[in-house]
Amino acid sequence: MAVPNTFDGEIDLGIIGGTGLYHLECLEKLAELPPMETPWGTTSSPIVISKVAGDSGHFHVAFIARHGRHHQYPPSKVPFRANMASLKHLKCKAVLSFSAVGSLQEKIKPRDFVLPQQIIDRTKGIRNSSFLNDEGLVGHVGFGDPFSYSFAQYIYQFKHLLANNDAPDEPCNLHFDKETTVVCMEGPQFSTRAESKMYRMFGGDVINMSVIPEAKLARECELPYQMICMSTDYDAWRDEEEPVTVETVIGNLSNNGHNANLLASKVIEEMANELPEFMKTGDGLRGSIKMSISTKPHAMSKETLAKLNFLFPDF
Ligand SMILES: CSC[C@H]1O[C@H](OP(=O)(O)O)[C@H](O)[C@@H]1O
Ligand SMILES: Nc1ncnc2[nH]cnc12
Repeated sequence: MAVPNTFDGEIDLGIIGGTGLYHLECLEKLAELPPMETPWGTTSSPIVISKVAGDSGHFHVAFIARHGRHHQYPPSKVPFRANMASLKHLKCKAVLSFSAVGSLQEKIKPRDFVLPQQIIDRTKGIRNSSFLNDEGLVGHVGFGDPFSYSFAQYIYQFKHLLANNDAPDEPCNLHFDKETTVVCMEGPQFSTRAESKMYRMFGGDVINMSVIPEAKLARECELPYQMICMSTDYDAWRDEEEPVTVETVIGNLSNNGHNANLLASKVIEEMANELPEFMKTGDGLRGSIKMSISTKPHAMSKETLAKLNFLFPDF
């Protein structure tokens, strides 16, 4: 059905879908905004505004496909800044992100989900990973706890929903504790066996190619951010097994997509019933940007101020 290409209502939650998750079936489309042009480039996909199907409709979600609708953007070339800037510009109160990951731990089985709380950055410095790294605009945000613990707890209350698995005697689990760590590598090639073993020694639990810079940019936008990692494989550390291939990943995407829909629809329904505290208050991040920017406002160019105003209209 054709929908408008503009939307006047308030938007509550931003969702970024990853590999295999280009839309959420549990959502009813209200509008489709064309890819948004921002001071940091154009978003990777149109932005679909939706509500939960069958819901009364006052809670709105903006959905972006990280790699584009046709998976055109490799992990190193995703327009991460445009994607996050657009969600902030639309006044989302939090960002929920989905990612297909490899497991670095036996107990995290393919098709299990994980709510990481820590990140080890193994990207190679070739991604634009900041809004505050220009001559004329210098800022340093805290990143010690890169995810929103409140948001993760909120999602974790629905862990029982992940009952569905291709192997019925093995239910899917949702793993969550304060130490759970996602390693982010550059890619696009998968890791060698030696690297995979090293990441385990580092304390990594899962691995992907996209949480950096997404999490950093969310923090610079003062947005509570949580990634739901959906395990597809055991990476390359198990000597007796074949290292990960894209076929293995693809083999688990549909089951993971099903569970992502179950979880997302419940989270959104609950948020629509009552907005969680961390979305009302900003999870302790609101106003932090003013303290983080070192450059004196009177020394900022008009262009710099316009960029900042795109993200923070009250700056
Ligand atoms: C096709 S496997 C590697 C690919 O999958 C993950 O994508 P996303 O995080 O967008 O779900 C991983 O980060 C890699 O980009
Ligand atoms: N093993 C792996 N390494 C990096 N990214 C992944 N995404 C899914 N599986 C992955």
